[in-house]
Amino acid sequence: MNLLALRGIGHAFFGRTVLEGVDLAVGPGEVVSLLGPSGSGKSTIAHIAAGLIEQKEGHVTRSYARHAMVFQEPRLMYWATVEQNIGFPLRLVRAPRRNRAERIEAAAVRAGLLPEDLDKFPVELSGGMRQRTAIARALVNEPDFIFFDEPFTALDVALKRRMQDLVIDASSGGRFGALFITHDVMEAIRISHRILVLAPDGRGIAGERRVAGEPGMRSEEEGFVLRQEFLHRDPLFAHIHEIDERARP
Ligand SMILES: Nc1ncnc2c1ncn2[C@@H]1O[C@H](COP(=O)(O)OP(=O)(O)OP(=O)(O)O)[C@@H](O)[C@H]1O
Repeated sequence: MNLLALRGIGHAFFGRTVLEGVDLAVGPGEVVSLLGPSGSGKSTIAHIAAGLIEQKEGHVTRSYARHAMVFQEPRLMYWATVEQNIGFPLRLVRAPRRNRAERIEAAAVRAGLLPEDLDKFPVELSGGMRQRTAIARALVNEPDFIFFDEPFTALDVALKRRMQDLVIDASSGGRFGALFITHDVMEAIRISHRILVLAPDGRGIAGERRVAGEPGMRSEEEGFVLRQEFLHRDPLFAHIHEIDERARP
């Protein structure tokens, strides 16, 4: 059974159609990337799938127990410490107080934070540490599904790779299913089991490619070769341009 299934999703903003006939499914422990050019409707799909906005057409079936979201901006509470930010989902679900600190620390460690970072405020953190905090907050309640909406687009290349490795480690062993929105082909290849390519105008999923092997177990060379093949020889990727104009100075 799928953890998440979208059937015939259509949406419009102010009468302008942005999505039509979008079908996709994510199985347990599966990381699926959704690739598409800027403005093709990727974030709208993630928001509909997560229940943040209601679609105009189609059905969403969620069979997971708990989901979390990681956005491009970390969206931290600036008045609260790292510990309080990470622990926020536990407060929301009124998790038992006795082991909250332990769970927060475990999530922080999984996200590559140090125990001494827990008392800091977001203003004292680098961009990478803020995104680590957002990832720890997503992991703290042991979700079985995570939506990632271009979480690393704004980060520099080296940091982006470290963050991708974090997600690969955290998801290993099928700990959660995920829908990972990106416009970066290499990121999709590194992180996911399957890549869905959205049609340029959001009119459905143009096609999909399965990435052989497990994320984290593929060599750099395999990833590079696959990227070249996708971008230069595979017609499915003809409308994918990896440059995000928002990231340009
Ligand atoms: N709240 C909104 N109100 C009106 N139009 C919107 C709204 N959100 C998105 N849109 C429009 O819907 C279309 C799809 O936007 P969306 O953000 O889903 O695309 P995207 O593929 O995620 O783009 P990007 O990669 O640039 O984030 C765009 O034309 C956008 O301008």
